[in-house]
Amino acid sequence: MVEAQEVPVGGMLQESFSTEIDSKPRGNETFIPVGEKIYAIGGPDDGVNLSISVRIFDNLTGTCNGRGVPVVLGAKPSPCMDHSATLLNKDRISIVKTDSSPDDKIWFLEVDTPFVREQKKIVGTEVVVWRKDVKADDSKPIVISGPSGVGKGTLISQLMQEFPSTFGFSVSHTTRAPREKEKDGVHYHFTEMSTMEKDIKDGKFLEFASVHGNLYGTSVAAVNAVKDAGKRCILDIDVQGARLVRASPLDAVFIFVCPPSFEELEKRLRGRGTEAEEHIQKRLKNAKAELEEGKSLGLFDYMLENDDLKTCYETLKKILGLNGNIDLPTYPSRLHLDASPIKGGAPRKTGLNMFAIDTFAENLLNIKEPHKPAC
Ligand SMILES: Nc1ncnc2c1ncn2[C@@H]1O[C@H](COP(=O)(O)OP(=O)(O)OP(=O)(O)O)[C@@H](O)[C@H]1O
Ligand SMILES: Nc1nc2c(ncn2[C@@H]2O[C@H](COP(=O)(O)O)[C@@H](O)[C@H]2O)c(=O)[nH]1
Repeated sequence: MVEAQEVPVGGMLQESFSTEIDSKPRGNETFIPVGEKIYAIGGPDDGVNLSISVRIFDNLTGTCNGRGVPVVLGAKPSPCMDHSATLLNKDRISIVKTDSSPDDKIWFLEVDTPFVREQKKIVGTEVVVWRKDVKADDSKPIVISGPSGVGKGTLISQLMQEFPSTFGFSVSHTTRAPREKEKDGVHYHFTEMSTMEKDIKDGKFLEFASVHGNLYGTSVAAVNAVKDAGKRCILDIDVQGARLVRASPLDAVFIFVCPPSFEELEKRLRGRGTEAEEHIQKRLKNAKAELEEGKSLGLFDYMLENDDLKTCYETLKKILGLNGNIDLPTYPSRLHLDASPIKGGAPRKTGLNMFAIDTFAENLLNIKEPHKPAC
């Protein structure tokens, strides 16, 4: 059900605010009540354009903390002369920019989604997230995360082999030493810490994180290279990186791969034979935290258990809408407006879609009375 609660500027709510500075509508500001708060969307009129800023008031007192300006995540819409705003599903506001081109017309401001709630806890203040109209899932970049040794690389290799024209791998940078068969520029851009730190300072990275004692990161250039090749980008990154991408303007599909059991994870990591014992121990320790984080609500769109590889790969293809597909380039993306939010559905998946649910994943997500958790 869609709840439309648009309140025109200059309406009743405006009068109920006690603080004069805060309560005055600025330019074409639209006031949307959401629970105990009012979101004021729109900005000061500079005489030509209006920005789309956000302020938050207390619905009862009409007051706000500080200037009422929340932490804003995601890419912000460009200014427009006029807009309308409607509350959807009690957790996001749709903004229609009346004087904008079709591909810049519809935006969503997440105000109380699980992801927003989680971010609020992290930053300790009000948070909102901008999302542009939803692209078809079948053209979005794919972020794959999961503990070391779970099989992310194996699944990605299979995908790239079967669909070489469809997918392109985002080649990360890392300060770790290359493994025997790894090639610079193919598996990773192997780099020095000082060089990578400088590039991070220069804003060349979409995300980066310290993982198992080394620095790893996705450069903007790596993602653009895949996009420019007309392919759908796959990022194999850890959970910290996934969290950063989730808060970035890159609108991706987030998949978390989990093992059938902790013992099996350990077996795979050892079986791969690429790490010394000390590093295996470190990766296993980190795996426990990553598996916990993986179930963090709102971060991942899909939870995929990699028990039997063939089954898992088929499920991955299903998630990516590939079953029965032929290998074709998918980018530049076929942008389309997903009408689901207007019909009352979520504009992006903030819930968790479960595939290949097995005992381990069930334990992980606590959706059933637990079998003894594997980790
Ligand atoms: N379903 C599976 N069953 C058994 N073995 C598997 C399965 N999937 C992957 N493996 C094996 O497990 C090992 C680890 O896989 P892989 O290197 O793909 O993990 P990864 O998640 O990419 O690890 P990392 O994050 O460290 O790069 C490999 O030897 C691989 O062949
Ligand atoms: N945050 C990022 N994590 C990354 C990136 N590239 C890889 N990774 C993750 O690191 C671990 C270890 O990888 P390994 O190749 O040393 O086994 C694994 O979980 C990867 O997903 C990155 O660019 N950013």
